[in-house]
Parts: sequence; C-alpha cells; structure tokens
Amino acid sequence: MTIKSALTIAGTDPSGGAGIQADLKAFQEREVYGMSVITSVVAQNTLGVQQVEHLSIPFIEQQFDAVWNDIKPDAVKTGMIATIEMMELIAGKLENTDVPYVIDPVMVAKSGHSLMEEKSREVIRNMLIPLSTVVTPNVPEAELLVGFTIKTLEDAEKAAKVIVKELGAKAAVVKGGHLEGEAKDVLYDGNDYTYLTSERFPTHHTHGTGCTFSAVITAELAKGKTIKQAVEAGKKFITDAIKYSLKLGNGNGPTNHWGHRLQGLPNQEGK
Ligand SMILES: Nc1ncnc2c1ncn2[C@@H]1O[C@H](COP(=O)(O)OP(=O)(O)O)[C@@H](O)[C@H]1O
Ligand SMILES: Cc1ncc(COP(=O)(O)OP(=O)(O)O)c(N)n1
Repeated sequence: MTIKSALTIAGTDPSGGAGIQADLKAFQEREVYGMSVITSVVAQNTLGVQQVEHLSIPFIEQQFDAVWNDIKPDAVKTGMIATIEMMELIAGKLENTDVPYVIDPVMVAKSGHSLMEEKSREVIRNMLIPLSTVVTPNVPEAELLVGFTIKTLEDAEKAAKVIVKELGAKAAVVKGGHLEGEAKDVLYDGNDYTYLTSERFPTHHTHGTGCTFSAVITAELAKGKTIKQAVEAGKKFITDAIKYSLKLGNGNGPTNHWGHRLQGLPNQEGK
C-alpha cells in the first residue's frame, strides 16, 4: 500500500472544530497521512474567537522546511494565513512545486472575528491564487475576492469564473452555505461548471465546515483524484458531517468527522 500524505498550513482551534485540528481529523478519515504547519495560535471555541497570536515568519519557515525536506506532501492546503509576510513566505515556498494546492481563503470566522488582515487580501489574490489548484471561498470571501455582490446561483457562477479566468486559479468552488435554499456549491474548472447540491440541514452546529470541506478535497487530490472527484468527495463528506453535527459546547458546535460512518442512522434530533 502506498501511503499518501497531505500538509495543512493554517491556524489552530483548541476546541477541535476548525483550523489545523479539523484538517488533521479530515485527513485521517480519508486515510491520508496528515501533517501541519501552524501560522497562528488561536484561542477559540464554539462561542467564537477570544485571542490570536501569530508565530514569527522564521519559525513558520522552519516548520515548513522540517516537513517539506523530510516527508514531501502529495497535496497541500492553506487555511488561516493572516498577514502579508506569511503569504509571501508561503508563495515563495510553493511557487516552483507541482504539488496540488488548495486555498481555503479564510477571512472571517462565523462568529465575526477577522482571521486575515484586510491589507492581505490583495496578496492572496495576486500571489497565492495564481499558484492554486482549487480555491474554496464561501460567499462573503468570494465577494471580497471578485469585488461584486453574490446573491444568486448565477452570481456564484460568475465569481467562480472570475477566480479562474482573471485571478489565475486552476479551479474554484464557490460554496453556497451562506445563500438561501438548498446547500448548492458551484465548481468551475476553466471549462465546465459542476453543481454540488444537498439539502440544507436546519442546524447551527456548523463550526469548521469550510476547513473540513477543503481538507477532504486536499486529501483526495493527494490520492491522485481529479479536481471534480475531489470536490464531489468533499461535498459528500461535509454533508454527512453537518447532518450528524455535534451538540458540543455552548455555541455553534463542530461538524462530525465520522458522520459518513453513520449514514442511515438518526442524527442528534432523532431525524
Ligand atoms: N446547513 C447546511 N446544510 C447542508 N450543507 C451546508 C449547510 N451549511 C453549509 N453547508 C455546506 O457546507 C460547505 C461549507 O460551506 P459554507 O458554510 O458556505 O463555508 P464556510 O464554513 O467557509 O463559511 C458547503 O458545501 C456548503 O454547501
Ligand atoms: C484557525 C481557524 N481557521 C479557520 C477558521 C474558520 O473556519 P470555518 O470552517 O470557516 O468555520 P467557522 O469557524 O467560521 O465556523 C477558524 N474558525 N479558525
């Protein structure tokens, strides 16, 4: 058996629902060996973000080199990369590699706390997105990347196309979690649109959905799956993770990384 590995470069969540912790759990569930480089240590839980401390650029670089020069990953994802200096470092490290690269352009947590400096947005657009295999913005993130409002499926299609054709990603998935109706995401791969649709579960236990979705896509790319296969696997996984999401903590509980193993069983509401 050939072991495939994936690397996440992101911030932490000590409550285990988002960030590095969610990514590593998702890699594990997809049977990919998970590794991590921590950019920022975040004091957060299901109620929100309390405090953020950034690690120094030399120390982030040391972590990256420690992994890359020893166990080079088969795919890499970035989540929370808050500052311009962090983005420049990562762009420099990834620009001459052929490893599939997924960007979850984390900007603001659901609780409203900013996880990326505003001035970094230009840098993610200009330096990181052109290097990426797939970018996975939610609606507010896609709006900030493309500069127009997204209210409809047609707007989401247009945004995905702009991220590919104008910003230079190989593919983009605009996630529909923040729109009305069914949970419908739009993938554009430079040629075709693919629509990924599930019912919308009436739960607020969705902490870490974006992290988990993009981590599964990364794991599947590490295994050599196509972009479309990887995104479809991500959607299937996150749908079960939300359906069986966990009523843990006093706020928005985390998604359930073993939800896919509970198919057919009732969720916590007995449904
Ligand atoms: N209530 C829900 N029911 C089913 N799927 C959802 C729900 N909320 C979000 N999703 C799905 O979860 C994934 C993450 O979406 P989204 O919530 O938009 O991202 P983020 O966590 O980055 O804000 C997408 O596939 C989206 O369609
Ligand atoms: C360290 C860290 N990274 C990313 C997020 C955002 O996670 P997301 O999956 O978008 O879910 P919410 O936290 O917004 O519910 C985070 N919170 N922390």
